[in-house]
Order: sequence, then C-alpha cells, then structure tokens
Amino acid sequence: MSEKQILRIYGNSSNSTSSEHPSFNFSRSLKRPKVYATRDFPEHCEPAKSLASCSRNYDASVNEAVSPKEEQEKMDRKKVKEALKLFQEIYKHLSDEEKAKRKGEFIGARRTDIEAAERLKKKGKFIHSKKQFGHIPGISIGDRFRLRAELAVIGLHRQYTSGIDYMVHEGKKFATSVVNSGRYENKAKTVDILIYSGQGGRKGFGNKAEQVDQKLERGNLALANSMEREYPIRVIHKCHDKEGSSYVYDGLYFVKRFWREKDQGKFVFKFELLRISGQEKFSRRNPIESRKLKSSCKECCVVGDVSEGRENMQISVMNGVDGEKPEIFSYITEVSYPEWFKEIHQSGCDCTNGCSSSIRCRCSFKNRGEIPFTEKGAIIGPRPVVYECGPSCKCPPSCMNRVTQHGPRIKFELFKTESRGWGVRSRSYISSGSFVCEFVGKLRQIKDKQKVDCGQGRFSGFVKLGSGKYDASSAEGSSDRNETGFILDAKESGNVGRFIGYSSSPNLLIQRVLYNHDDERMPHIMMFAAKNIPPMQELTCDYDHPVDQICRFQYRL
Ligand SMILES: C[S@@+](CC[C@H](N)C(=O)[O-])C[C@H]1O[C@@H](n2cnc3c(N)ncnc32)[C@H](O)[C@@H]1O
Repeated sequence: MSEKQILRIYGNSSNSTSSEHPSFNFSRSLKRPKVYATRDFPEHCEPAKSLASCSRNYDASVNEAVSPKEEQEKMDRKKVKEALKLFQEIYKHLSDEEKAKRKGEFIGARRTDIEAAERLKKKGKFIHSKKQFGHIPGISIGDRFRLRAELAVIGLHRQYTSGIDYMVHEGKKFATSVVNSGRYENKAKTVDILIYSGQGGRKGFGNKAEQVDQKLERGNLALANSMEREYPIRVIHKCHDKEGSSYVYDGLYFVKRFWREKDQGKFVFKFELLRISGQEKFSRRNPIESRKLKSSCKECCVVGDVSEGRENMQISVMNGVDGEKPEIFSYITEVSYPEWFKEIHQSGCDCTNGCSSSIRCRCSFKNRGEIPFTEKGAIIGPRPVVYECGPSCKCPPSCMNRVTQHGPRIKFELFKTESRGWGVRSRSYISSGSFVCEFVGKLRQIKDKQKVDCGQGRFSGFVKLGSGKYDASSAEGSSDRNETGFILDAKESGNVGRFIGYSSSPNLLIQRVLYNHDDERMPHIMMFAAKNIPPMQELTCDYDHPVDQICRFQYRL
C-alpha cells in the first residue's frame, strides 16, 4: 500500500485539536508534591500497559450514559489511536522497502521510524501540531509506545533523539517533556524522584568523542526556567523487557532544583524532578497485574550502555535479580597513568609492509622470533610478555602484531548474578585464543609494606602488576625511593574488565602485553579466551594467578 493510499484511507481524522499555547493540561492533578515515596524505583520493571489495554475502556458499551467530558476523552483517545495506526502502516511500508533494498546486507543506519513520522508531519497528521505543557489529551499514564518517533506523532515528546523537549513561551524557553533513557546516568532512585542529567557535553562521536562542559542553554536552560515558574514537565521512561524497548508515560513532574557537578573533569548539569502528587500510579492501581508483570520481566536492561559510547560496541547492563544499576564509576578505555609516568620507547621495527616472523622485524625478535598472533588475531600460546608493535614502529595499524591495542570487539553484557554481584558475558560466540578485553584502571605505586586487597580470591578491583623497585630519578614529582610495585586500581575508574568474576577453572587467560612503552614492571593486563566460549556464558579469570607468571592452565587454539 502506498503512503498516499494509506493517508487517503485514514482521512483527516487525526488533525490537531490543540489550543493556542501555553495550554496547561494538568487538570488531573496540580497539587505540589508533599510526601515522596522512598522505595527503589524499578523503572525497567514497571508494568508497562499498552495503549490498547489501558484501564479506561473507551470501547465499552455504547448504552452507558457518558458525560460530555467523557465523550471528549473518548474522542481524544480515538484520535491518538488513529494517528498511531497510520504511523504504523507507513512505518511498516518503509521498513519492508528497506528490507527489500538491503537484501540482508547492512547499508547503514536509517531511522525508518523518524522517516515515517516526518512524512506524517508533512501531511499535517501530527496530533497537536503546537507543543503544549501538561498532559496530552487522549494519552493516559502508563500508556506504552514501542517507537520513539511515536511520541512525536502524538505530541508527547517532539524530539526524535534529544531527551529534553521545550518550547518558547513569552520569549523564554520552557521544558515540556523529558525522556529518561538511562543513557546519561538518569538515576531514578524512587518512584517520585528523578535525577535527570543535562544535555550536551560531548563533541564528536564514538571513540573520538570529546568530553566538554555542559552549558546552561537549550534543554538545560528550559528545565531551569521551568523550575522558576513551576511549570509541569511530562516524563517518559524508556523501559526494556523481553520484547525490546518501549516508552512509558509516567505523568507530570516539577523541577525541584538543579546543580552543576564535575564528571570526568567536566561540568554537567543535574536536575531533580519530583512527580506531582495525586496522579495515578499505574503500578499501584492494579497490584495484581503489577506483580504478574514484574515476575514475567525476568531480566531487564537497566543501563543501555555502561561505557556511554566509549567502547566500539554498546555494553548493556541486564538485571533479573533486583532491578538495581551498577555503582557509579568512571568508564575509561585506557590505563590512566600518573603524571610522573613517562613512556619509555625503545626503537620500534622498520617493517613498512607489515611484520613477519623473521629476525628483520625487531618486535618479532623480542617475541622469540615469532609473531605471537595468528592472522585472525588469536594468541599463539601464553608467554611471559607479548610485545606488540607500537607508536615507534613503522608498520601500519593493520599489522598482525597489533591486536589488543585496538580495543575489544566483543558484544559484552553485564548481568547481575544471584550472589556474586555483577558478572560479564558475551552475546556472541568467542573462539579460543581471541582477545577479549584489557583490565584497565588507574596505575598506582604501592609502598613496601602496604597491603593491597588482591589475589587469593579476595580480588576487589585491583590487579597487582608484580614488584620491582621504581627508580624515582625517572619519576617527575616523586621523591620516595622506597616505593615498590605497581597496581591497576579499577575501583573508581575502569572498564568492563573490572566486572569479570573469579573461577578456579576460568575461561579467560591473563596475558601481559607491552606496546606503548617498554617498562616491564607495568604491563597491560590483557584477557584472552582460554577455550571456545559459547554466547551468554559468564566470562571468568583466575584472580589468584600472579600476573607476572605464565598462565598455568591449558588452552588450545
Ligand atoms: C573484580 S570484582 C568482579 C565484579 C563484582 N562481581 C562486582 O559486582 O563488581 C571481584 C569481586 O566480585 C565478587 N566475586 C567475583 N567472583 C566471585 C566468585 N566466584 N564467588 C564469589 N564472589 C565473587 C567478589 O566480591 C570479588 O571481590
């Protein structure tokens, strides 16, 4: 069916009924919040009611006498349903077209949902063409929407990607709605309080993204202005269940306060939003359904990407135990060296056409005359140290002696275990010998008799890198000549490696690797698959194994 046909079939019934803004539609409750619940907010396990199953049954018996108000509500809801139906048909049409074009191949990300919404917008089929404050007629608390673009179509949240939507009123920006996606550490601690992180603060994308200070502009300014005037803000939570993600309307909130704090050295804005009291709570209204839904929600995604875009692939956090998120830590992808640390480079290899197992390649020579990796990047047997080519080598980045320095390529997932805290697994199969990840943290020196809680199964975020006297003469700013040994401390800053659990028969082996410096006292701690690892199996290593010794367990390629 063509888009024209679809539009013809559905006519103009979903035309806007909005009044001139500012239209404050929060008649269902306007009391300032007084008492706030303190129980943990299980936002990802909240019973998300579908629009069709909403408690107000507008298709109920026509014989019942209905008031004009109810009649209006019925009409509003009908319009919402019609607009969504129209959207779904265009979306399906575009998706089918896209699938046929792709023939199974990946051509690049195309947001078909946005495209479908844009087509509806051009035809004037958006509900409430003007933005407005408060509830949107026809939409009830607890309504669930599968696609983000649907929120724009029905006027709940007009931004396709940005979390804060706002409009200009009397020359000033005011927030109309926020989507709590969990992406920016929106720690929804209780059912009534939402700590919402401001927008901005990143320049560029993926690995090249640079952290900058957030500014009090656009959405952040709009939230601040809304606080001043006590304007209500719609809150929509992104939830995850077995069927995927969805967006649930949670009702109206006020901004109570906001502040600026440092995150990884840069300023970010935090807004405390309080749910307006007296509004329906879909979780409390029908507790039997709530329990049923909670138990059917065996494992929910509580954080979309714990690396916040810093890794090559997203690392989602799944929790089927208690709905909690991991404790806050700074996600870093490289070892954080202290200021005094200087990279000591020996001369690298001169191989301009890639390295090979010959004495002409200096790096190969350091590796006992062989390249320690297969062409596919699997490690050829554990050894005391692997010397990868590095910044002083002339070989290209694609050289087969550069494996771990490119970072992990595994689709990791963090998950909550019943009794061991968080663990790590891979969504895809990992073949024996493949590089899994590095254990990164802050590199610290330890003093002679300083006790570090690591090893002997009590590992708690540290890896001891072995001992050795540190020559203070080469350390700027250090005057303590008795310091010996180094540790990687991942308690406050680390990567996915800090969540890997212990096993006496592990499926990962620990391998010391050098590439960006030649100081053997502080090698990179790299983890490789010790065997073939099926998808979703917990990744484990042997904490008791001293990292300055060759791994004692066997593995085969
Ligand atoms: C490197 S952390 C691993 C991540 C940790 N599970 C968490 O939630 O942050 C090591 C800690 O995890 C727990 N742990 C890891 N493996 C374990 C095991 N096999 N049995 C019991 N506790 C374990 C212990 O508390 C240990 O101190």
